[in-house]
Amino acid sequence: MSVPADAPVLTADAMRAAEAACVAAGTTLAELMERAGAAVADTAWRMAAGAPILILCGPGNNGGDGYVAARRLAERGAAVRVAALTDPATELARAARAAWTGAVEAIDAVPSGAPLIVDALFGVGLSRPIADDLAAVLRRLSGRVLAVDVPSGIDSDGGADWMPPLVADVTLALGALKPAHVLLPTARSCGRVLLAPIGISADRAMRTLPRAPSQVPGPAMHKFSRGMVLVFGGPMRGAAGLAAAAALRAGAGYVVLDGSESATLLAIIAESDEKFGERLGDPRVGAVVIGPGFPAGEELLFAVEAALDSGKPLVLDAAAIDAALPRLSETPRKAILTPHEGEFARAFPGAYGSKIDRAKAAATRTQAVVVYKGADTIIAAPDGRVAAAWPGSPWLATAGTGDVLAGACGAMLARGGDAFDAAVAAVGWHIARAAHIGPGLVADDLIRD
Ligand SMILES: NC(=O)C1=CN([C@@H]2O[C@H](COP(=O)(O)OP(=O)(O)OC[C@H]3O[C@@H](n4cnc5c(N)ncnc54)[C@H](OP(=O)(O)O)[C@@H]3O)[C@@H](O)[C@H]2O)[C@@H](O)CC1
Ligand SMILES: Nc1ncnc2c1ncn2[C@@H]1O[C@H](COP(=O)(O)OP(=O)(O)O)[C@@H](O)[C@H]1O
Ligand SMILES: [K+]
Repeated sequence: MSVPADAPVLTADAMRAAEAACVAAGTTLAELMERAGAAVADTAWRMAAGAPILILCGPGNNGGDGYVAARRLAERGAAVRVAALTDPATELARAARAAWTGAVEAIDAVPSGAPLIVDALFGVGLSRPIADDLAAVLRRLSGRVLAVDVPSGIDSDGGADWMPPLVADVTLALGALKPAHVLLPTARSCGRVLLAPIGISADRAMRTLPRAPSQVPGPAMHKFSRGMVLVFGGPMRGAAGLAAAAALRAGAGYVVLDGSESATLLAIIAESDEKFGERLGDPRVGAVVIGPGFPAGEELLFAVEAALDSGKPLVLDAAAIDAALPRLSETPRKAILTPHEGEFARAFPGAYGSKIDRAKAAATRTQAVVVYKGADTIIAAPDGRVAAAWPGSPWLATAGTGDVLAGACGAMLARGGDAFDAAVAAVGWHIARAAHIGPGLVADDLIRD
């Protein structure tokens, strides 16, 4: 499973707006469908490698893309069969079907599938789960599957968790990716997601994670200009130690960990708790990390209050998120919150919609960047920017990796740039490091050489 890096992600409404803008600029809808169908034909041609192709067409424009692809594949000499659910319901799809000169079979009459099945039944226009009898017919088909735009049967906005009867090996997203390609549970049914741009100019406020750039320090850099991070740990020392070491590994030049024991690297400056207040006033400190290994209680509340009062850029994890919530939006500040599913539900009860909608609402409410963790991590900024990190690295599903991410966020934030860009860079660093280590990863490996 994979998605293209740094690719736009659009909801169905945003897709329609982009399509309308494209039409207003002079491209016809028929031309857009022709480009979409041509891209589907190219991908199907490569996947089939000469084997027969069965194209399943639905009533809307997703089906229209299927008819265009059928015509283009037949022109190239491919062995193509077309099966339709019903007659086309849109003018564009009717025209596309009229231009297909071959036979059109009924879907329930197609016996058992084909080496390559092109699923052009429903795209972003699906308004309800598909009927059980159609789902049963589709589940009986066998063959590799190329889904056009989205696997048919899923809510492309990712709000509903309807699962598609045909799981795709490859999904060719048209114009932009859709939320369902990057959110669980639907992302697991999309296989490898490819993007066919088709000439639509997509708003890039929501996008997949960019490739993590390598950050080579310039000659003028020194330990403080690379970023100084203060990690405030509670009673569970290992977690704060992981965060502090991760901050160094992620590029911070100087890391101070309060408490003298359990510094995981000799390069970490371990200091006594009493110096914490003094350190908060140190102008060189570019970010403060609180939460790893720090359960809720008086001590945490005190530390969070002091950190908020300092006006420093903050990374808040776990119980520190709840402790800071009442005051977060009170004054403008740079802050990154890193809740996992349980912490998010506790901090933002009643949030609704897709994981993207919920992350955006939390970012607006707190005026902070929210890194809503999981295999389908979403990063949302208060100004509406969103980055989707699917599929990440499954080896991160182990204790302590969240502490490492908090430390990495601290390092990126301490450089002084934008908090959203810092969070995106930290998540990218975390995943790239995990992917490099792979099977058997434990959190400690992420902070080792
Ligand atoms: N945007 C772009 O720039 C471009 C978009 N393009 C393509 O257009 C696609 C979107 O097309 P679309 O809007 O026509 O909707 P689509 O997904 O084909 O389905 C709607 C039809 O299905 C029906 N229907 C719905 N739910 C149903 C159900 N459960 N069970 C049964 N029927 C159901 C619904 O009817 P109704 O809800 O009225 O019953 C309607 O007839 C998009 O994904 C991409 O492939 C490209 O061609 C070029 C550029
Ligand atoms: N199945 C998974 N696939 C990819 N990443 C995952 C998966 N499960 C967890 N992660 C990532 O691993 C980290 C776990 O963080 P968290 O749950 O806070 O762990 P801890 O509190 O033990 O440090 C997060 O960055 C999360 O996005
Ligand atoms: K489809």
